[in-house]
Amino acid sequence: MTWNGYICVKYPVVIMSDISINNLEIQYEQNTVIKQLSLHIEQGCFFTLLGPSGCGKTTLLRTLAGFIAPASGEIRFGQQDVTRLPAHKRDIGLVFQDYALFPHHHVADNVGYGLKARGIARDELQVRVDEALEQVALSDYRDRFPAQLSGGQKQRVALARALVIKPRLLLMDEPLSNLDARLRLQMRELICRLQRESGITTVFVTHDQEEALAMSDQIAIMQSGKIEQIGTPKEVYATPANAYVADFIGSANLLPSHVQKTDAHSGNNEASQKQWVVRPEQLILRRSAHPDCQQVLVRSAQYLGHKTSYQVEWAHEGEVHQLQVDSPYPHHQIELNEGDRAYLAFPKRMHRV
Ligand SMILES: Nc1ncnc2c1ncn2[C@@H]1O[C@H](COP(=O)(O)OP(=O)(O)OP(=O)(O)O)[C@@H](O)[C@H]1O
Repeated sequence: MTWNGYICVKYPVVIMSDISINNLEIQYEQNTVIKQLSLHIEQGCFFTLLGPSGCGKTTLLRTLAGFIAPASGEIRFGQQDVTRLPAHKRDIGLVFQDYALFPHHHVADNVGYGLKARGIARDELQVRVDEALEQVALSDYRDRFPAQLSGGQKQRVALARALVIKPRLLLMDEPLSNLDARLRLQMRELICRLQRESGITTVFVTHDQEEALAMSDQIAIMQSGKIEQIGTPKEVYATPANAYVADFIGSANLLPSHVQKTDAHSGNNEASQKQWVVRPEQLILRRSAHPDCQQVLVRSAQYLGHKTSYQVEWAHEGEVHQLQVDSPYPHHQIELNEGDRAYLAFPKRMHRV
């Protein structure tokens, strides 16, 4: 193989893309499931679509892939309008929840499939498949059939198959859902590392908020075919745009903003219909009374190892509020029990939605 050829194999030209979606509307027969959706995904971004079952994540992903034609609107990869471009011309890598490997092909053939379809010469194909298998630590499994692999190994093959073609866009639909908890963590790290190293713009679908927070550069939180907020993991967690986002990302206590005590703590006395968002870990429980604390009744205590999660009841100005309070290890050693009186400290600053 020539020096030029080698360089070509090792560093094939990858056309990177940002993605623009403008006023996209997607229907199944008469039913509109994506409504006037617009968003922009920066080149190289790990972008996650997060939302409950049925909100339209997969529909949007499949439309980006070219499997569903939108009723109206526009999709651009970089400068190129791909709205009506067939799937096989979009230059995308796909990873699905159920792996979608060819059962009668060896691992190496599965990984090399996309390269073969693109007419890549045998020598180059071999080198790139070897490289991809090495990246996912499956070099020793190249001659096995998918049925001879574990779930995690199958998903690594699927990942290698998607990345080996150096796509300009990587689309992943709940790729970790079939894996057990420990394997999920390992795969999260692998996917994030390979995505960072390759710099391929990635759209990742999940309904798992922890996965979204851990892996993403940007998260779009969806509800009923619409986007409620787009932001970094910190932005959507610390400053949710509305009560839906606050409740969907992590756990949230939502208090009506007329609660004066919390107003005083936030230094904001403005009256409105809005709500305070207080995360369970922002609240502190004490055994003894303190001027800045509110007396509460412990309704339940769940020991979870790394924290204890309490449900407490706060009676305030004729209203009773139920709050979740998480005390991280080792604070849970205060060991409050159901029926105990305790004293609750609110954070100095609270976010309002
Ligand atoms: N082929 C189809 N024909 C008709 N309706 C469909 C079809 N596929 C999905 N839908 C509907 O479109 C809506 C969005 O579905 P979609 O699969 O995109 O949601 P999702 O957010 O990916 O859900 P999940 O997390 O359960 O996969 C749902 O109401 C669903 O019932």
